[in-house]
Amino acid sequence: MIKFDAVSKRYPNGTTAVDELSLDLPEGGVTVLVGSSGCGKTTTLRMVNRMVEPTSGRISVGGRDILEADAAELRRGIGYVIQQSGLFPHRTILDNIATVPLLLGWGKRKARARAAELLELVGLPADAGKRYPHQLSGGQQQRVGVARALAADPPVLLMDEPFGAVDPVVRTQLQNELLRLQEELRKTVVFVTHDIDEAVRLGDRIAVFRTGGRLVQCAEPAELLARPADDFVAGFLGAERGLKLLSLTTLADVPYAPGRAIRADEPVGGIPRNGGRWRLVTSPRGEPLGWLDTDALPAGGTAGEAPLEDVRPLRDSDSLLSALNEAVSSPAAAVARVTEDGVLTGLTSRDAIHDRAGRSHAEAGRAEAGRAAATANAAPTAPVAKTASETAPEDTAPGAASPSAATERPA
Ligand SMILES: Nc1ncnc2c1ncn2[C@@H]1O[C@H](COP(=O)(O)OP(=O)(O)OP(=O)(O)O)[C@@H](O)[C@H]1O
Repeated sequence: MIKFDAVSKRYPNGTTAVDELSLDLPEGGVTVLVGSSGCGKTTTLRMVNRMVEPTSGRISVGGRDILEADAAELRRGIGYVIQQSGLFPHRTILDNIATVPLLLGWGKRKARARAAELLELVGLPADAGKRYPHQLSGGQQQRVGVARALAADPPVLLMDEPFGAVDPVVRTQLQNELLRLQEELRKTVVFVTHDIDEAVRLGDRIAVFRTGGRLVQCAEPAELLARPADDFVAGFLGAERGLKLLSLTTLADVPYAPGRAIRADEPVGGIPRNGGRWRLVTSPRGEPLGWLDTDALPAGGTAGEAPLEDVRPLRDSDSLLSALNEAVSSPAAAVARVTEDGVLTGLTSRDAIHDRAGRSHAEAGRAEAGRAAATANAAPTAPVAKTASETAPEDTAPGAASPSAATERPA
């Protein structure tokens, strides 16, 4: 754990970059520092590895006061990633990654073997190791920067706008990659960004700073979005706070009703007309293929040969925002739910999704009105419903997923 205890940094020119900061950063979690330009994020980050020395207060890493440690030794135990990757241009990628292990006296072979392992871990091909930094794209260089920071397996990783200079597509890839790595490595990460969406995506906790180096609020993303401490934080989170909240809420607790899907190899002549206009067609394995309009069936052939409207099946881990998006574009006004393997489990009506989304909004709205009565039980991710396998009637027709079943709530 990293602990800031009444830490301030004042520069000789009188600027207070960080003002009496007290903050605990949990071990194995990602804490994202956000705030307007010049509010002290980088200074805070750089105080952890003593690239900047605090004027007053105490910082400890793993219970040890960092001022008691040798600065060079401290830095070897803390990975550091910056925006422009900071790679040595005249060293190969492998040698760049091996920098810290070599400094630690690992020996060339062992250091290079570790570097090759990391190259794979960050998703780069083995032959990239022999290249030089300028022979890689910006996104690939950032991956190398992350690999280099991880080389000696430090428990702490400092990341200062590491994905700030790449395009949005690569940025999303790098974010996904970091989430995947973090799942495996569980480093204590301090991450600076200007991008609130990035903060919401990556952070286990988000610390919002304002000019003058003052911490305004530090909370989990959902709590921050639902209950911003003041107008400054609310303004910083932006007008789409409600949508961001939906992006954090998964479909896991939204019920679904089992539906009679039509297999792609069934002849259209045998399709009953009393099951609702839009029927979901699946592969023989049960994977949703598309929506079939029973008002416009072709004269012959199989369901799979008929024209189908697109379906984008959703898993429990998908967000309510994705579900809302799918629900508004689905001709059947329903979302197809699938297992991790992509096999249909059931349907959720547009109404059920609106209903769940509305509750997230209501929670955010309550916070906006500053109602202190909001309790932990009202958190948007709290489990709220049984699955429809417990609540829905048998044999609900696809396209007409029972709203009563799909919106049923436990007491
Ligand atoms: N060496 C320095 N001497 C004097 N003032 C400094 C120095 N380094 C930073 N500052 C000032 O301290 C304040 C905080 O700077 P810092 O770089 O920590 O902010 P930041 O939140 O990371 O900004 P940005 O988002 O623009 O990178 C700013 O007002 C900055 O001008």
